[in-house]
Amino acid sequence: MDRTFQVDLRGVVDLLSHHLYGSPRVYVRELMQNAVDAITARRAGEPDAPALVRIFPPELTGDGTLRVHDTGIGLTEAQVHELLATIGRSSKRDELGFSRHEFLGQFGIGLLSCFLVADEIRVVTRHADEPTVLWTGYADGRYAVEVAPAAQQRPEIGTTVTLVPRRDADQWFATATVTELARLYGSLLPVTVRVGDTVTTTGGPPWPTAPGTGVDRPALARYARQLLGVDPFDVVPLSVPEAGLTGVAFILPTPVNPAARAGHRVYLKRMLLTEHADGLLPDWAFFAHCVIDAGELRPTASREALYEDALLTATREALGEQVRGWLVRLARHDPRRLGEFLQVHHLGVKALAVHDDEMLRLVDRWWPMETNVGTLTLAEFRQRHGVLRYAASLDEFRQLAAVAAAQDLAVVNAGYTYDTELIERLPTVDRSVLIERLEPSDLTTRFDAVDPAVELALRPFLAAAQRALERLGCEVVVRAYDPVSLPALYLVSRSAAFNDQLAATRDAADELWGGVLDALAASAPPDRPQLVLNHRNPLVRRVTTLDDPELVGLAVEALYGQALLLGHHPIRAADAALLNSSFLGLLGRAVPGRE
Ligand SMILES: Nc1ncnc2c1ncn2[C@@H]1O[C@H](COP(=O)(O)OP(=O)(O)OP(=O)(O)O)[C@@H](O)[C@H]1O
Repeated sequence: MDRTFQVDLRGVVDLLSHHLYGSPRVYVRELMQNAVDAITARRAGEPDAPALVRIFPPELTGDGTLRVHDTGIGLTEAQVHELLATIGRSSKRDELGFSRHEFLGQFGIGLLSCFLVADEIRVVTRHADEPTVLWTGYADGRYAVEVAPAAQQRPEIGTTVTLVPRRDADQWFATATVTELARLYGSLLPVTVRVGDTVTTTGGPPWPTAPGTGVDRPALARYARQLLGVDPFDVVPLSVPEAGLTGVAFILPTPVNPAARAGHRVYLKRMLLTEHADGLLPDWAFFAHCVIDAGELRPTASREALYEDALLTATREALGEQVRGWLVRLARHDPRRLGEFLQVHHLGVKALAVHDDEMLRLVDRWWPMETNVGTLTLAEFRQRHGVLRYAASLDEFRQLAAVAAAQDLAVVNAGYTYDTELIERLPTVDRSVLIERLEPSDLTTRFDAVDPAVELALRPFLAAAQRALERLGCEVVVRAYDPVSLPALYLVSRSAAFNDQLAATRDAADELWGGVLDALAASAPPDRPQLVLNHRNPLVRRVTTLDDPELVGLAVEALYGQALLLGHHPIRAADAALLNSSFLGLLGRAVPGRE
């Protein structure tokens, strides 16, 4: 024998309140939704029927209950038995069980949400010329149906739902709360909703909802200010007909963290679904905040998020294209504005460009980079200088920018966050891009050697200078280069920097590791940092002609110290001691007199 499932309503209500709905406040939404659906159903056959929902919280009814009146289609006695008494039964599905897209409801559980805040629900309903039917449901699962006696017949078609609040749920029934919730969920509904005398609907979305309608930018800017508290950088109208979607993307005027998405405001058939929808736009569009209304996207059963299906995926792509289109138009028609946009969002755009080719192209073409030949985009730099030569750290750039420029060597400062990664990724999206990391020691190959006769004459000086710096592991060379004002450059190739680090680690390591590191050091090329003295600099020339070996030593040490400081190189203990002794030595020489 077939049997029918028994349902324990208390268990179901507990399930709804603790696991489905985020808050009991959704009861206001579900009541408005049923009222609007009933009006929609009535107006399908009776287009001029009144369309009004009136809500009276306990402070206005005066009898402790909340009442919602609608001018909708109402229910017959048979429908009351079938629809109100069966969990999961809905009049809003077609014969095949699919939700009918003119209605907001679809699951047949919405009314149950009222039990989150009420012990008892009463429905008084009249369909067409049928008698008025009274239905009363209790949170423990009992219900009663009766045809109203003659004295209680409803004069008008429609339904009144009455909630008897649970004792601990009073806060959800305060007039101010109900008004606020009616506004929050239902302000865009196509049917007028009133809480007492206060109209909570605004007559529809402030963005264009029909093709060809103009965008009222000032109105949208006002709307954004209300919503986000700021004037948007720009407003992008959105439309995806397949999803019955219209809306607007506000381009945010201040930087946002792409990883911490605030979410979008989504309405389904003009009823608020959520203020925090995730995944409506592709990740790269983090700088846009959307407000949309969609007729065809599906909610999850809690009606607090979008259901992830093929239509949502296609919608996300279409919306992404529209935001991308805005960026492209901006680049084409208003590069100055695009520049302003990037000034605000460059960190986020760059963070995404590390993975997203489209964003990388945007940065390449539009983001102004610091170079030693002025501010240029990477694309402009390549056009003018061919190879994209870059310094990978701020210190390296500062150290070498002026000297490189004097050698006609253009260099990009890729020392800021993400810049090196982005430059190194460029050849993967465009094979024609050539990149080259500037190796400090490459510069010496560009410096002129001094005249052989001068070189010969410099030998004794060089020997003395080398003696002064030998213990610091530095090699002294003399070259002629610009700028003339620069007396000396301290250049460390990357392998020399590696050797330095190795030596420091070797000193701190124990026997076993020491041996391993020694072997590594032996395999590394004997590459030493160089102090490159500039023979074009008048002071250096004078130093090279000094006869006094002690003064030569002091001068070379001072030039070494100054070059270290200028290039922002790390100062080791030995360097600090040397800086100190050379300074005091020179001072001693400079200040005449006896003790
Ligand atoms: N105010 C109303 N006027 C007319 N019929 C109503 C009213 N409220 C509820 N009903 C009927 O009761 C049924 C069940 O309502 P309920 O809110 O539980 O589910 P639903 O609206 O169909 O779907 P959902 O769970 O998605 O809200 C509805 O399908 C509708 O036929």
